[in-house]
Amino acid sequence: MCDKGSMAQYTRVSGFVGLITLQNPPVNALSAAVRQGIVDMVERALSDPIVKSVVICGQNGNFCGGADIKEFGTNMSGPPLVPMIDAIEAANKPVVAAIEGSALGGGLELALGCHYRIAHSKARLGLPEVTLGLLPAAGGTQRLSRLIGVPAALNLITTGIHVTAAQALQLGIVDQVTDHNAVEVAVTFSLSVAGQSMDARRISTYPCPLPSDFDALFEGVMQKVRQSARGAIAPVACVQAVRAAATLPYTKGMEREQELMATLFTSGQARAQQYCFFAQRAVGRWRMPSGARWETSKPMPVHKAAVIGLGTMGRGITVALAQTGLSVVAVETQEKQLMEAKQAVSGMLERGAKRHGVAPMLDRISYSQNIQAVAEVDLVIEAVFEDMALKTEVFQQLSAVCKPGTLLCTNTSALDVDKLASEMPNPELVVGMHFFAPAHVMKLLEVVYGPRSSPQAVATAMQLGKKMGKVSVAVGNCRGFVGNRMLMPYLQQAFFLLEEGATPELVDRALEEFGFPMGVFRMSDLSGLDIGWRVRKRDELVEPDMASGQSARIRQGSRYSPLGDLLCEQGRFGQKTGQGWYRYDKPGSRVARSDPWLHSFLVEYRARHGLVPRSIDHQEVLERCLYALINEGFRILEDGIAAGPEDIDVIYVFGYGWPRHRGGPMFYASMVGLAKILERLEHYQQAHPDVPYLQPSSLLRRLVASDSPPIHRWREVIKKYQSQL
Ligand SMILES: CCCCCCCCCCCCCC(=O)CC(=O)SCCNC(=O)CCNC(=O)[C@H](O)C(C)(C)COP(=O)(O)OP(=O)(O)OC[C@H]1O[C@@H](n2cnc3c(N)ncnc32)[C@H](O)[C@@H]1OP(=O)(O)O
Ligand SMILES: NC(=O)C1=CN([C@@H]2O[C@H](COP(=O)(O)OP(=O)(O)OC[C@H]3O[C@@H](n4cnc5c(N)ncnc54)[C@H](O)[C@@H]3O)[C@@H](O)[C@H]2O)C=CC1
Repeated sequence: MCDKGSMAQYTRVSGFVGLITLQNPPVNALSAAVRQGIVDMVERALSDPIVKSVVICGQNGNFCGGADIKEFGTNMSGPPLVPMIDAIEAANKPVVAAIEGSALGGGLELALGCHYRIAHSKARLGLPEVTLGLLPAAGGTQRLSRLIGVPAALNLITTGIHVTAAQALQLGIVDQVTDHNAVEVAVTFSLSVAGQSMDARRISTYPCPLPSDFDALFEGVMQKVRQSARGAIAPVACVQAVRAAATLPYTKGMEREQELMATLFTSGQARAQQYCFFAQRAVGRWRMPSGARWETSKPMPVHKAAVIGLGTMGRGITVALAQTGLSVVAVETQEKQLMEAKQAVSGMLERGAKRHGVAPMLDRISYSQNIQAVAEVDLVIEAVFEDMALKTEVFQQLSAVCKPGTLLCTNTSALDVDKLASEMPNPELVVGMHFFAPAHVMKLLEVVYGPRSSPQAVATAMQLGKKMGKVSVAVGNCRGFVGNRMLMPYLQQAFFLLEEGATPELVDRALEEFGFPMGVFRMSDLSGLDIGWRVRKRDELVEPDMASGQSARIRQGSRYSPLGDLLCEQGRFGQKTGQGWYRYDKPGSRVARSDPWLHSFLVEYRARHGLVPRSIDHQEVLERCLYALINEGFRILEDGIAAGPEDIDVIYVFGYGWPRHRGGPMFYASMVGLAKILERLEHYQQAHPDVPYLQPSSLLRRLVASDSPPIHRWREVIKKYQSQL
């Protein structure tokens, strides 16, 4: 017996079991139609006298990915989740959830309403609502706390982590884990408990186990959560909801859960985080200005890869490749570096393997000092010093050594990928793979294509990035690509603010209160001030052109702050030297302390240049630094370097610590209002006419003139703008 009409299919199996299968590919999200289907089919199963038990499962080996996120922000119709799940829990016949694939969010809440949960060993479970700016408001906070206790529930709900079936069994979330067909196991099991009372299986009736140090626990967790949330409100609301589970009867706890959800549901933060969810997926559907795109570009198979240069980046890239399961040839010319790299890579692999309970992939890597060793690889990632002549030489050697068709990738952070390609016999095989430090940890990868890169090369790098667990974004070739290019005006404004009267502490505090994990000066100290110094030297910015008679703070016709250069001249390179914008107890230590020397230095510097310090507030710091960065983002869109605002936002959220609850710089701009951004840029540009980065971009003006369309419609305006150029 079978009903295939709705998005929840009903079948009678084994004679007496009503099997309800959610059908909403690809993840069986609980759309209005699915919820209606479940309500109807549960009612049908419970009222059928032949049916003794019920099993709920998902189509195509996937239980349920939760509420349909696309429905949020629309006029949500259809039966609500809470009464639907309550009705399942109240059923007088056993209802068993057969969990394959994922049971996430509303999917797990549905399972928690069932009397038993049987999971396949490969299943993953979790309540990731917090990552969408929400909380599990279909009883998740109330039932999970009762089922597994407050500390474990807090961990799952405030972080949104997914747990494996084995972990879920250990925590008590599922009753059984099987390597066999979970639906068949659940059907057999449901018959074995048919006819029994389900009273003891209704989680909402359980008392919430209270830890003895209840108040201290919540206080500690709340403090930790507030600190790591960096202004995000959902994690805090999650703690409050679990606290309600621990202190209130179920129905009152549910009311509190709903109340907290109501605040989150309509918040700008939830919109921002849900935008990030879809943006992260949208960047995988890349397209190049030539028209080449992801659907039509077939990646080349990559089984064996090489890394050239085993410094900071090369080591991390080697680890990330080995962890993906590839064979890696790691080449380093300096013997001492090679020895150190071997040790460092082994250490990283061993620590990673221990964390994940797997074997380290040490035997996947072979080391060499000779570039000839890469002859048989499918793809090479070069990570030698940031020097065009050296990179060109290495690429020429690679072209001579590698088998035909090998993809040649550079991890340069800012050099011209197309220029490098143009020196090669097969420029179509050259792309940038710009990893972020530490490369085995950071999620972002910029895949940089030039006009000569073949779509196949881009597809291969994008696919490899995905396999490595990276969020890969395809971007065009320009100075600094997307991320570092936008960083330049941000850094520049921060320097100017110091000249005008701010301190590193003030600027950093404003940015950290905004939600960055580190302000610009603490971040610079961490990365090393010498990196930017080297770039500025190469750009011939460091030496003032005295002969021109211009001020020492004007270089190449624009305002320039030599503050960073002056620090480097003193050997203050940041954490590594124990002094930078802050001081550190010793070289390499991480705690940044205010430095009286730096403050006196700023006072003297301003006096020397006739700069009268003024009081600068957080608002100005944010506007100057962030709007200048956003303005460059619009220029990047205008130039076609990024295909859309989502690409920029994903790069900033995953690579530069932009707070996810603010959605990325371009989303943030859309929330602030484009007219306001334009007005403030014009204001600052008038005050600082010698700063080209403050000149509002034409695209921004165009968007404002087009009544500031919502962000999902910017691409239309960009396309029109570009076609008129
Ligand atoms: C006025 C005030 C009113 C206040 C009261 C408000 C009451 C509201 C009641 C709502 C109560 C509900 C509470 C609740 O429990 C909420 C939720 O359940 S939120 C959803 C939680 N679930 C998730 O976060 C899971 C998200 N999905 C994933 O993590 C992954 O997709 C998954 C692991 C499931 C699969 O990964 P993978 O195989 O890698 O596939 P993709 O990620 O690429 O996804 C494929 C495709 O599917 C889309 N998609 C995935 N999940 C969902 C979803 N839940 N809803 C909609 N669409 C989803 C995804 O976007 C991909 O499609 P693209 O087109 O590529 O974007
Ligand atoms: N350090 C960072 O945070 C980031 C750096 N990058 C880029 O990655 C590249 C490497 O940077 P780092 O790892 O920081 O440099 P590094 O200075 O730590 O390491 C470079 C390594 O390359 C080796 N090397 C030099 N010439 C070689 C050759 N011909 N063959 C083999 N090995 C050779 C050196 O001995 C050294 O071990 C640069 O292009 C840099 O701009 C990109 C993203 C972030």
